[in-house]
Amino acid sequence: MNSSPSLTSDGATNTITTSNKRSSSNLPPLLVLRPLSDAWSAALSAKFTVISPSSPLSTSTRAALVSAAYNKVDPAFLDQYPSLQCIATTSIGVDHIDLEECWRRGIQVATVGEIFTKDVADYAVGLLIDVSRRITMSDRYVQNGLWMSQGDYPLGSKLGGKHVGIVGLGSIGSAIARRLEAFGCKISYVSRKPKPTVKYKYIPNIYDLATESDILVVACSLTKETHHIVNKQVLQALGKEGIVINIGRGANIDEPELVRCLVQGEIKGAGLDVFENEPNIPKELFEMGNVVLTAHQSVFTPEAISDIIQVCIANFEAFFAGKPLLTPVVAD
Ligand SMILES: O=C(O)[C@H](O)CO
Repeated sequence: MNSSPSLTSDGATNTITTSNKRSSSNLPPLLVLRPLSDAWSAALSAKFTVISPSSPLSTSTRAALVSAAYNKVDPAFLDQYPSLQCIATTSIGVDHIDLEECWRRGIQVATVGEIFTKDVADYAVGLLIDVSRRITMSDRYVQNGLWMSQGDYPLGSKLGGKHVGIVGLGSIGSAIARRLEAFGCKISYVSRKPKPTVKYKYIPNIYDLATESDILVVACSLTKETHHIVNKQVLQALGKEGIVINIGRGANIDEPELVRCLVQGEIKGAGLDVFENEPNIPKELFEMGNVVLTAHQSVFTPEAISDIIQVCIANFEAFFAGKPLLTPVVAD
């Protein structure tokens, strides 16, 4: 390598290596789209022949791919690698992968499974407490020396007793619900179907959910159906005292509408870890005292990165051994 690495959020690096060494071993071929951190590199190259996009991928041997949420896997991409038969993404979201096209080509796809669930749920609750109790804003106030000159900072709102509407009660949404229940919140949810095993109130329509909620937490995946699921009407139904938290995907919310509602006081606040056009963020959000913004990092901790490596390797080993993937994406 010839330059110093900068870590990406999932622990790979942005460093461009100049020594794309091709192993001469018979280890199975694994296409990796970007240079790897030492931890990734050591773990993968012990078991696979790691191939960078600049090296040719044999068309006669079946190969696998490590992908990340920002690698678009569409027909044009797949056309370049006809021997690809397995993709493991370092994310739980799969909106970057054209699944129908993968299945049409017989390509298996795996995610990281549930390894992020608890961390994301913790983070969503953290954002919610931060926005409703105004912790970050109060911190800025104190750090800017305003307490002495301008007096006490305006009060935030209590979390206990609030109605929280969860958009998407999958494993992450359920983990958020359990945590918020412990804070004394009343939980309702919207999802494609009611979950027979949960005690939370199912509301089939997101407008009704927003109308009944003080806080909406977006925890669904991004699909055609959930694109802009939180739109102008939903935000208006949530109302002037409402707070939105998003740890799903930016495009689950109509972002220009969200910004407009925040600017015009049509909702009270927002805690956002994801945005429609990352890392570009509407500049109006920077000037607001009622938002907390973070850099799509709810899933990533050093502990989780080590788990990602392990689950990716386990999936590839299963694939090359002809066994079922451990954390496959299955068709609905
Ligand atoms: O989908 C995920 O796992 C996270 O959002 C990181 O991309």
